[in-house]
Amino acid sequence: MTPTLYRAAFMHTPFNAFQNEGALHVQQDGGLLVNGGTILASGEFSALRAAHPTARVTELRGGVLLPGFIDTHVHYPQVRIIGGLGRPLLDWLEHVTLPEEARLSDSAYARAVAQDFLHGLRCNGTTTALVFGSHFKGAMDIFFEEAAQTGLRTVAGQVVSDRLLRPELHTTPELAYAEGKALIERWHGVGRARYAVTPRFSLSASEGILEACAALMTEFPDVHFTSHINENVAEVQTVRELFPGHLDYLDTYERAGLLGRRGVLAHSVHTTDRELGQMAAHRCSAAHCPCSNSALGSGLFPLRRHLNAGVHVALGTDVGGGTGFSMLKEGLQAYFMQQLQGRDGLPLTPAHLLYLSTRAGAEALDLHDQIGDFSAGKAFDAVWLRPPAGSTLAAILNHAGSPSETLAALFANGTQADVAQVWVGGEEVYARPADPLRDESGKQSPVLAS
Ligand SMILES: Nc1nc2[nH]cnc2c(=O)[nH]1
Ligand SMILES: [Zn+2]
Repeated sequence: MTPTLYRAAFMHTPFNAFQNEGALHVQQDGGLLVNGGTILASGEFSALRAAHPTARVTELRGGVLLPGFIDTHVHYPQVRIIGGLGRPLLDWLEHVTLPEEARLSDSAYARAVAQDFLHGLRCNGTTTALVFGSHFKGAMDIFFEEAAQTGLRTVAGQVVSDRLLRPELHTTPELAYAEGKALIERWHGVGRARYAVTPRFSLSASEGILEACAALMTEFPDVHFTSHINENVAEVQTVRELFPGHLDYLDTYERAGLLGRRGVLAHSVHTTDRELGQMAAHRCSAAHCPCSNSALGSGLFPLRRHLNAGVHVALGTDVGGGTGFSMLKEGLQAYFMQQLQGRDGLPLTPAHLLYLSTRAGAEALDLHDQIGDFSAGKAFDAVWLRPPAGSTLAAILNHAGSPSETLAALFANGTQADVAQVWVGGEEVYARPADPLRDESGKQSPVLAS
């Protein structure tokens, strides 16, 4: 196969930006030589062109090419309820979220929601996501089928709970184990899909169901684990009352044997020092969801405390508690929330924001040998940000004084409208329609049609 040489201004963070001052790598006139979906060489365009004169050149000049975004916490059944503002977590779950999640028992509805959800990811440049699934096994089979159609990388699992939600969302430890096993055997490692064992949160889980989750992880040791932790003070207090013999929230997962290198705990806003020490000891990650934490009034994420304790942190949109799929917006909100914490906050640079929204996610998912940056050997998962002519962002980028300023402007101003093209494993998974009032299939915007 003839390799393709992509010519673009590109930026990536092949190293941890919290540990390495030189983590941001920039090529103003860069080249990425790609064959069979894998980056063979990464560097200056002119040098790569000279070394590979027969490669087919794809011109991506104008705009900036970044590694595909990696969202480490996002809920598939919640795409249609984004924007339910004005309620704290438990109230929002009861009145907004769980009624919608119950609708996914209908297969046709679940398929339509899966399509909306996956479209939301790819048109925002997200190429890999750790997806909180549905409570219904049928809706998960549908999700994995639809994800395979789009070509996105997904790590996803059926959500399990057996108390305090609503009866139609409850399962039993036996059924949770049986359905989880069937889903893992059918989907884990098939194409770009992977499985994550997913108890919703300890508030809605008996010890029996956490044990069923642990049994799956013992039987299938390379699957992932994800759940929520320490998001909201009322939630934390309820978990304390439901698990009186446990030390704290983390202990409910820890004692069940659920924590490890492939564990991702979402939110972690009200986490104690003991919990941070144990999260680091188990090498699990925190998914920071700043838009959701702001929208639900959950609190200010203690980033500095996590990093000082040695806990790895990545970024999640938490759709639909969060406000959308854009990892640019999520990065900006992460920056804001550190700014608001004064001396306790960690001032985030543009390099930090790029790292958090790409490579840090790959590390959280233990996939950093395959994705997360543009080093040779990685898959070509990429997002080409090219603001429309006449947009404010185009004006800013035309006058940016340095790559760091360009990156800051992308996070401060970039939206879905700036995403021109997206690839996963070298395959195009999204191209911006020429007419912004029509989607890729030519269908007109419903606001105009009605
Ligand atoms: N943000 C958020 N927190 C949760 N805790 C338990 N379920 C959820 C959910 O759907 N969203
Ligand atoms: Zn969540």
